[in-house]
Amino acid sequence: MQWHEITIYTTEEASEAISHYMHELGAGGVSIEESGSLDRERDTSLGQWYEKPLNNIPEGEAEIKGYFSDLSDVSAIVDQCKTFVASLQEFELDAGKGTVSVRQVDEEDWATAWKQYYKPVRVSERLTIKPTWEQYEPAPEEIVLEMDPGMAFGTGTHATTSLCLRALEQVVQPGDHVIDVGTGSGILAVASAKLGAAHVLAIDLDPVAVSSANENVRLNGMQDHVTVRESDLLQVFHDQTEEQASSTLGVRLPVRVVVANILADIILRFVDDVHQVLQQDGVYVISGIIGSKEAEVCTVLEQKGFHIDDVQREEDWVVLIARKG
Ligand SMILES: C[S@@+](CC[C@H](N)C(=O)[O-])C[C@H]1O[C@@H](n2cnc3c(N)ncnc32)[C@H](O)[C@@H]1O
Repeated sequence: MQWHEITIYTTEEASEAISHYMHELGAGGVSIEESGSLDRERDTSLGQWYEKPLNNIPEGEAEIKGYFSDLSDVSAIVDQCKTFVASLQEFELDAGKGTVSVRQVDEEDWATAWKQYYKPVRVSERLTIKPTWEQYEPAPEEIVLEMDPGMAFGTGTHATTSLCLRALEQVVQPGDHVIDVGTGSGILAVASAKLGAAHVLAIDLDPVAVSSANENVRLNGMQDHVTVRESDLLQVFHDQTEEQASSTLGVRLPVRVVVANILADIILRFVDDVHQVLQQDGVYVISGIIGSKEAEVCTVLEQKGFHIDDVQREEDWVVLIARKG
């Protein structure tokens, strides 16, 4: 199979935002090459693993490649990328050269290349992500998430995912019913189930993510605790009674936890729906928010009846832990 490889030449500062955006546009995979990774101060307290890049990228710059199926409308995607790169100024992010180019590549060129960089990583007090092909001996209290993200977002190493995993470790209680909106590889759904949730509904718009999430649920033996559905946000609940939802989707409404790692603009579209499916005092874990959007998202959540209990930050990303008041 052939893929469109879209390359954006930018800065390290803007690389996370751009890679996240490419995932949102439906990239089957995104790679980021930066310079000077070894020289930079990195937090290794949780066993994070960093690789010296073999490239000639000058200090502070970065090359991001997104892979899109040959069925996608590549000229529309290139235009959207250009608009997004130009808009980064508004968020006070320097996009540097910001060039966008495209070429055709074979699947073998990239589909497995990233695997050499994906190693077991302890992301929180108890949660460790382990690629299925790696050997790893966990400590007795460790919870291991077996992952083969394939072409869906969610290896666990992206700041927005690890922020969510840490938040879920704080909030998920045994017996909870949980909804994971924008499940990607299913990593947050699997983590919630392994943290003791009675049932998790994992939702994604992208059929590739739905099949990847199903596969990861199976790899972790969580089939009785996680249901994966293709849906645009929470539309799957529209026209369903609570009884129907419980019998077809596995979760008992209203649920105690909703988690969503999606860009802020999408988060703002379904705050009312989340409020409706959450029980009183239920918790909404929201990630995918770039620093400059934090205030806007908090204001809307508070207007709609949520209290912000906690805010955690990593790199330029923010996770909010909100409570239905
Ligand atoms: C940033 S990824 C998060 C993946 C995973 N939950 C994680 O934390 O690593 C966002 C996911 O949201 C999905 N998504 C985007 N828009 C959506 C929508 N309108 N409805 C459902 N899922 C959506 C994308 O397909 C993608 O898998």
